[in-house]
Amino acid sequence: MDEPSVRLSTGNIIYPKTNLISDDYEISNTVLGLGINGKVLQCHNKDNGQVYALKVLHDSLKARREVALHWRVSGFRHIVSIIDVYKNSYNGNVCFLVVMECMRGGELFQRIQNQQTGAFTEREAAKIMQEICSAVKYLHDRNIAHRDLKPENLLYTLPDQNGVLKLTDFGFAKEVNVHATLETPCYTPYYVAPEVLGPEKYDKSCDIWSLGVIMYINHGQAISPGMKKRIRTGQFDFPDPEWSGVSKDARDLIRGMLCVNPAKRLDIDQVMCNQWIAKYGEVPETPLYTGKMLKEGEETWPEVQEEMMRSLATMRVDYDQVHIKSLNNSSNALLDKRRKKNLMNVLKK
Ligand SMILES: Nc1ncnc2c1ncn2[C@@H]1O[C@H](COP(=O)(O)OP(=O)(O)OP(=O)(O)O)[C@@H](O)[C@H]1O
Repeated sequence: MDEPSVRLSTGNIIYPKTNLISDDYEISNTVLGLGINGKVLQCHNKDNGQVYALKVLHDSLKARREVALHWRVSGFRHIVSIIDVYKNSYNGNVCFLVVMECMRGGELFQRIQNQQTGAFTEREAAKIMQEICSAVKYLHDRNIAHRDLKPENLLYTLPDQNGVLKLTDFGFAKEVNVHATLETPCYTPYYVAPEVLGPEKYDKSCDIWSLGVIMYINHGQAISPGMKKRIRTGQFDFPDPEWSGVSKDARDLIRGMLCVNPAKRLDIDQVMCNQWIAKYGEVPETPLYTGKMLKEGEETWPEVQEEMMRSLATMRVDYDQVHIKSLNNSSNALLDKRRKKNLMNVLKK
């Protein structure tokens, strides 16, 4: 074990292993997935022969944050588990090698598209949403916003009915409690504008928007050409025939999650209390158009993914700017001092 090299502001410390990963794992050429940060490869544990997934990250503040936050939440049922973290150098370049459980069941929508037995129903959609929402609640309760919640980051452990849906990719996750002191009533001058919620709420509201889009797609809304525009403009409607049989509860929930104003958007506790989520087992078994829509929209699916990625990136920037603006607007000496201290903490992260 090394000196702690990954530290969270809350005091969590991660001790990556520093021996060579190849001492313990056989790394194969099988690529499980491609992302912006590189490949996710398959690997085998040399002791027990088990298959795992390996993500390689070049050392940076961002990479450290990703590893530390993912590690902290990795025990939860609906979050991909980290098994081991190594810190190895290759030609002088320090890398973090993150060994995760291997998600053999593939991505959420791929699975719905491939579903052979009967149509995908509203009750199944509700169960899936409950699982994803429980992962988000777990994060938000720990003051972590994921900020990159999209269908490609929702994977199943196994391809069969025993597969468990889990959230992964903490590349944009952010610990938001460092700003908490700014939000207490004594410092309300920071947040005089009613629409300014506090940065941590903005960051979390970005995840709720994602949940809304995923739920909307989950219900079989035709992907193209309208979906891209809807994502861009926030104008989600519920046209026939896809929505004619869908319950009002589902539609109301989607409206609450996709509310354009983040201050009015539902928070995760309100979502979890919603009867459609809390009592997902009682949701009507109305057949949905999802499988058909995903098959027909296969060619345009990459465009929808890209649009969602772009919107999330815009939201992350917007919310950071709201934070900076709200800080700049205040002119109290005591607040100035606190502001500097808090910004230092942010920069340290
Ligand atoms: N534990 C895993 N088991 C199997 N496949 C995985 C696993 N983790 C990731 N993948 C695959 O690799 C892809 C990329 O992984 P990940 O999203 O973590 O990387 P990234 O570089 O951060 O990607 P992004 O471009 O989405 O930011 C995933 O979409 C998925 O298909």
